[in-house]
Amino acid sequence: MPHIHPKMGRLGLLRYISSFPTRTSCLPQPGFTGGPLCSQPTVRALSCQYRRGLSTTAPGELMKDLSGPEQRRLTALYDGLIAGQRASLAEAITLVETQHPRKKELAQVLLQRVLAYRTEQERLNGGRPLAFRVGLSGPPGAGKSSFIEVVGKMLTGRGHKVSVLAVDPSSCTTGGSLLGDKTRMTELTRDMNAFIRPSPTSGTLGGVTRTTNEAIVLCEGAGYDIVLVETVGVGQSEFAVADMVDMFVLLIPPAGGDELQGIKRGIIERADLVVVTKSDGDLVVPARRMQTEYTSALKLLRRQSKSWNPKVVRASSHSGDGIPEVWAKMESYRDSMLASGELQARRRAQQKVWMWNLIQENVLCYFQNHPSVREALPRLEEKVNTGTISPGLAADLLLKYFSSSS
Ligand SMILES: Nc1nc2c(ncn2[C@@H]2O[C@H](COP(=O)(O)OP(=O)(O)OP(=O)(O)O)[C@@H](O)[C@H]2O)c(=O)[nH]1
Repeated sequence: MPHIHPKMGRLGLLRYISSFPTRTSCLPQPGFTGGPLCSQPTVRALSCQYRRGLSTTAPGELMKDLSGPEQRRLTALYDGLIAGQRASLAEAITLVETQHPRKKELAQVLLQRVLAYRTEQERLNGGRPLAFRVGLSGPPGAGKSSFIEVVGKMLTGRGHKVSVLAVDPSSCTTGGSLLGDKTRMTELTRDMNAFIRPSPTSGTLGGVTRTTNEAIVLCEGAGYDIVLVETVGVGQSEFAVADMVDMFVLLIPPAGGDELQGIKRGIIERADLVVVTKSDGDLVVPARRMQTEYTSALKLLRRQSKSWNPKVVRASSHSGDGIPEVWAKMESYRDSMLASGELQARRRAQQKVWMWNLIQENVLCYFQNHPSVREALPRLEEKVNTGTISPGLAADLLLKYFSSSS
């Protein structure tokens, strides 16, 4: 799906909106007032803050719009989160995942405070990010959870705090789960220096990626210096995850054939590191072959970074072979990218993508819920269905109704 270009004019934006398919999650909900993410007071406070040129370290402005109990609740949540309490972090993530309009606003105020805190911490850290965000993807059964469990345990053993967030595309459409149930990573779940959060079980992929982006901020605020974002190699979720992390790692099992099984070419291009999993016992030979194949495949791809060449490594979560070496490669990636400034630049670019994705989602909802659009939509959809008018004309008409009465 194309992205909105920041320089696109209003008409261009409206035309662009019309290219979207209708999403059921955006259909008018009872009591919907057309409001976007934040209520007017919150938006006002945020835009006031912006106009006055205040830095985000002054989120007190936003708190003033809240009732006394809301302020107390948010303060307790913020204090608990900053103190690294897992229960507060879990509650804060639940808050950002909510569909409840008022709670959504509270979540934005909390996020603003946590962002301000994190920005200050980063300033004290010489402008270097406090946490390392790693995305991990691979086909079902590639060995992702076994790998995360082993790497996670190794890292907590070295004094790191590790959080694991999941983006599960299947949970968006079916409520089911490709990433398996909560029994995955049993040891890491019990580790006090680890925090594991399964994917929300409802919402669109856009919604899930938004909340995952926000959950990353919350995890970092709670002192987790390594954030692992896991997804399964299905649909667009891998690309979404690649857009929210510092490093993107592809896990592939040693396949029997010569084909690069079930792996999208586009996603190989995004990989900073490919790990051939299960490299033990009888699987060592096919794992070596996969390593050679992928190394050749990567050589043909355009380089994404000036300071890093994607690598292919082998590891076994069962025997532990190669696990410390994989982590060493990840650290060396982070160090090179930090030293060249590319990591920071990537984060800045991601912030923009995130913002435009949010705008995309909210503008589309706003459009679809606009009274004139709602009134005309069934009739025009029917005419498009029967071929009476072209989709282009229907879109133009809807945009005209929208713009003439908004
Ligand atoms: N031989 C071997 N088997 C492994 C290794 N890692 C995982 N497996 C096996 O591969 C299967 C899938 O492992 P998981 O870690 O659940 O894989 P996953 O990618 O998280 O799977 P999904 O949750 O389905 O996405 C299990 O039967 C594991 O025991 C390994 O290092 N060596």
